[in-house]
Amino acid sequence: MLESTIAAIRPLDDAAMAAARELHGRLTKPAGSLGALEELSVRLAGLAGACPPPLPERAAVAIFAGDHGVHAQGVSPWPQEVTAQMIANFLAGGAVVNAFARQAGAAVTVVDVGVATPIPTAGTEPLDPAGGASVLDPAGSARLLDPAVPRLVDANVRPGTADLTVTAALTRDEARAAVETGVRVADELIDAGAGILLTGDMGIGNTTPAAALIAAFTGADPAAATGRGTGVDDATYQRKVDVVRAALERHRPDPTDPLGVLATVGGLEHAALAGLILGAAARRVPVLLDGVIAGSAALAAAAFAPDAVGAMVAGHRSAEPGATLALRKLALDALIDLGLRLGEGTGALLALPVVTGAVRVLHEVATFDSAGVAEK
Ligand SMILES: O=C(O)c1ccc[n+]([C@@H]2O[C@H](COP(=O)([O-])O)[C@@H](O)[C@H]2O)c1
Ligand SMILES: Cc1cc2nc[nH]c2cc1C
Repeated sequence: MLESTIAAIRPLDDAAMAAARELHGRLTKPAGSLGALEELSVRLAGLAGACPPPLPERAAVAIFAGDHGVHAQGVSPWPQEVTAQMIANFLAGGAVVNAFARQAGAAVTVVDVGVATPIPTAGTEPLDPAGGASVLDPAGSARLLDPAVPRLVDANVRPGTADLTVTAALTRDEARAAVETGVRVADELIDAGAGILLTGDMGIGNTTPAAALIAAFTGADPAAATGRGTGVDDATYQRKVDVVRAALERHRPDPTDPLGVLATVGGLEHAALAGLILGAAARRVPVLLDGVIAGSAALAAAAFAPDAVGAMVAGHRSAEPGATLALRKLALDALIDLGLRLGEGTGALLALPVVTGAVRVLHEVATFDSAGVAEK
């Protein structure tokens, strides 16, 4: 299934991009005056294979949640239980992601791919194991995209990764299962009508494997790729750098083998996010990236399928230094840069109106000809 998804990912459509550039030249504004929005709209035309591309309506943020064996090394000041407790908060609508999703009109899907402690809630829904049409709600998949009702999908591969300083975080089969879960979530949300997917993550300790993945895929030194996550003190930060360096020395991950990199130094939510990105790219639907965890997953997705980058839009530039390294390697410019470092999909949600605006211009703005405006 992973292989067929990768095989379906194709380059951007040149003719649609040329049409979008030509249309931009006729719209009632000085050429280039919409800055980065112009090239973004051109890329989205290339992704859709149409000019104008569809408006990115019915947005859906997928928050993949997992825990991390490396937490035992003291890389985060927060207890592991916060992962499960924050999921309950997401489902109750009380987290920052919920506030921003309500503002953006986006649906929230929380996917447990590897939480280690019990989630203080009931009513999880199984993901269709066959990967076919959605079985979550045969009566009406529109419910999947209801912004008012966050939902939880139970796709737990294992209760947290192993400690990557001691052994591989995951087996290859576990990494593959998580990636394929991400592909299935993308398919399900797109089948339900989502016009754009947004990445979200929740996992105490997950900035450590994110840094290791970014170092593995970019070749950056662990000290350059590692950040302070939720806000660790100097001693914890130094320990994180040492942990990332030790993991890379132990496993020597091969960046041309993304499944091996995800298995040895990654995490379940990182792997699932890579799958979500691949799934969106295969369906030619844009995927708006959040922070450093999404950046590390995007590097894995690009290693699986270089053309997947065509579907990626960098929502924001996280304060984590690894996020900047990842975006540089992917040659993506972030739409907003506000020093955010929360995760959950919050930065991607704030960037959503920028993406919609970029496309709306191609739909609604008059041409010099039609509006009777003189050209220079
Ligand atoms: O999105 C980001 O760039 C980001 C940066 C720092 C922290 N986070 C979030 O904080 C958690 C991980 O932080 P830590 O310090 O426990 O590794 C996890 O739940 C992430 O969603 C997220
Ligand atoms: C409270 C809290 C909320 C979060 N949201 C994403 N990561 C988080 C980490 C913590 C600690």
